[in-house]
Amino acid sequence: MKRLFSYMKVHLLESILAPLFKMLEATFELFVPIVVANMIDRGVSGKDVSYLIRMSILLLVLAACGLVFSIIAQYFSAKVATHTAQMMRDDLFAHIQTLSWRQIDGLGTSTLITRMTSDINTVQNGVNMFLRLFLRSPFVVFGAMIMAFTVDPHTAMTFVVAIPLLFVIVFAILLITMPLYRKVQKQLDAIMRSTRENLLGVRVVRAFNRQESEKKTFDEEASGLYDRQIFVGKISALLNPLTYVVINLGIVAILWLGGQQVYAGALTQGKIIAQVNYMSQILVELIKLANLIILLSRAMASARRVDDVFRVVNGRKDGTAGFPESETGGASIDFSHVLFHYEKDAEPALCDITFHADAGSTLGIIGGTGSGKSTIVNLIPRFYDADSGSVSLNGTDVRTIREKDLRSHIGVVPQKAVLFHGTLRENMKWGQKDASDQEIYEAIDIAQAKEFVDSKGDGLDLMIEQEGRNLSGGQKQRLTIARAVVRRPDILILDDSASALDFATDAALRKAIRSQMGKRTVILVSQRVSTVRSADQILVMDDGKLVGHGTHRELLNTCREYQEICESQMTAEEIQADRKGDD
Ligand SMILES: Nc1ncnc2c1ncn2[C@@H]1O[C@H](COP(=O)(O)OP(=O)(O)OP(=O)(O)O)[C@@H](O)[C@H]1O
Repeated sequence: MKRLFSYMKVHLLESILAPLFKMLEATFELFVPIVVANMIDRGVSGKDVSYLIRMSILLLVLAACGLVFSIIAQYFSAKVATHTAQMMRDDLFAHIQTLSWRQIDGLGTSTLITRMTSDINTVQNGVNMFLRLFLRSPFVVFGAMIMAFTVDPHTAMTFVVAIPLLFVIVFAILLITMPLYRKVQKQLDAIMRSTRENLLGVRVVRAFNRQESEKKTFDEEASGLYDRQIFVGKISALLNPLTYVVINLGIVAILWLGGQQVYAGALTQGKIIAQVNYMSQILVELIKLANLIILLSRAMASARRVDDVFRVVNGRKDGTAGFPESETGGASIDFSHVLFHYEKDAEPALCDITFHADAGSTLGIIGGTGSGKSTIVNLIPRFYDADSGSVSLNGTDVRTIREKDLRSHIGVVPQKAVLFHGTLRENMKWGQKDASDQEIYEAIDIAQAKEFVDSKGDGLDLMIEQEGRNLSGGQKQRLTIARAVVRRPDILILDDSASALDFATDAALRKAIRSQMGKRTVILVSQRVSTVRSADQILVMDDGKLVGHGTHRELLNTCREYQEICESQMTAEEIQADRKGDD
């Protein structure tokens, strides 16, 4: 909440003026029943037409003033609310960028999107309505009661009984419905999560003919939400009949008490009408107040959800050293007894990993699915930190190197090819901000993407749609490789990023990297023997453990797991030939 108020403080003046103008509007409303009473008592009873006309004009003036003040108040409150939401969204976005991969894994992408969008919208609505109503509604309720006393203290006693009774009804219903509304909000979250998952995976859903079962699951979730909303709606709906009963009983009491006084000549008919009008104003405001409280409770829950993300702080210290560049180019990599868990109580994803790769060498990493290959490479640019042991580049622990420097010397091509909406040139410049067109073309050439880029005819102005929808899987992969190559990094990591390429293109890519990129350390993560076989050193991973390392030939003769992988992908003759070394 503190954070919310600190945003609102930026518009302190507007935050004060909005409720004050709303109160001014209410003040004008409070005079209306008195004017109407006078119109009845003097204008109608005395048949004074000119008085009636003057009072009608006065009513119009009161309405116009009320309208002007209301518009001003709404302008201020909308300004504070929208700017508060904008600042909160900007800060939250910036904050999420600072979180570690582990923290983002823990929070989950769906919930971060919900918090950035629907939760902040709810906060915006809450701030808007709070500024407009938090002073106005109580002011009208108590103002109407005071005005009723000035009109006639005797009949006004009805208000003393009715108002507390109305408050009890409104707050009892709120007390019951507020926790239910919170549950509704949570259920809405779940529906949003499954909607997002389904829409993103719509092709997979169809490919596996899961439409019917997905529809059924969605139906169940949606009807659960429907039932809960209907239930809470029914309880909320009790608010109107109950408050109307109290108000109508109050009006009956006013008419009964007032009627006797009218007979006795102590009260006028106009004054009775004024009391009835005040009672109606109170009713309307109490209902507005109840709705405001519901909205505020939702807004507060949303603000807390946003705050929960702000409270996740990346305590990881950034290093202070620059990148330890080697004179020869590339960087040596050392893992020393590295242990790593994704979650505290889970099995380690990496267990006592120790190896050395020379600067400028090619390192292959092979192993079954889930064996820890990607995890190893993710520790090099510090996407994750080792729980124990160390990762060093050119002899310097990565934790001591400034993250920005570290990452600007490493080119990562992730397993999943991700491109962004924009031109090809813009996407390539993610690798190197100031890359020239020629440098970009060279990278595209190394990544074996030149042919298809040329065939599209737009050169570097080729428009790439959101997530690269207008490209094939293989084309996207080649462009993500080109994006990493543009940077001319010291370490180039290809994490299974040639999986959608045919064998010939995969081989041409590796050859081009070797011949055109100078001395760099290249890491090739793959499940294909053909991709890693010519590497200077191959690491064989099995269930988080390093079960073998050496060249293709050494491993064929020494590592059982590597032999099994080779046997599943090569003929016995090929294996035999490779063992002997006649490539
Ligand atoms: N973000 C994550 N949170 C929790 N566990 C994870 C996460 N990423 C990977 N794991 C687990 O860590 C282990 C190693 O995963 P990793 O991605 O390194 O395997 P891999 O060898 O690269 O597999 P593949 O070839 O299928 O990509 C697996 O058991 C996996 O389930």
